[in-house]
Amino acid sequence: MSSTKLIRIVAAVIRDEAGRVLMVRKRGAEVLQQPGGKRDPGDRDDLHTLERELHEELGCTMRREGAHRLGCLSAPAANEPGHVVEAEVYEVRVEGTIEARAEIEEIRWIDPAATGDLLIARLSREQILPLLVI
Ligand SMILES: Nc1nc2c([nH]c(=O)n2[C@@H]2O[C@H](COP(=O)(O)OP(=O)(O)OP(=O)(O)O)[C@@H](O)[C@H]2O)c(=O)[nH]1
Repeated sequence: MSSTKLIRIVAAVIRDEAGRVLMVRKRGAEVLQQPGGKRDPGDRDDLHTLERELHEELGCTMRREGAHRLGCLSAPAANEPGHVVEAEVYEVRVEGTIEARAEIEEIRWIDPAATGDLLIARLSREQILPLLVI
């Protein structure tokens, strides 16, 4: 029996006109990751989870129309040693001002093709960002 614990989340890829990707850093964490989070029992579906999380974390409104599922991706979890994160990942568009809220300490737009020595969670660095590089 495996002792690995699974964290299931829904995560968002939000891009600007230049193709840069919005990353967040949570309070107390060193690495950048995608906005999003765990499902709540009251969520109607995964897009509802994302809509709720994006509003909580960034103060913006997610548009359901045009949401594009990138897949179910997993990697060792960023902030919980011994855990694996499994994410349903959607590229979505948002409206309104984006600002760091709740447990988000920093937001940053990054070029997925030029991450340099940025500290980025493995799910994003190894699974999500490579999908966005042409
Ligand atoms: N949201 C998010 N979580 C990630 C990513 N990559 C990654 O390893 N994780 C891991 O998954 C965990 C998800 O927890 P979370 O704190 O974002 O979710 P949440 O807001 O619903 O949590 P809470 O209600 O327990 O506070 C993170 O602590 C982190 O260890 C990512 O790209 N986005």
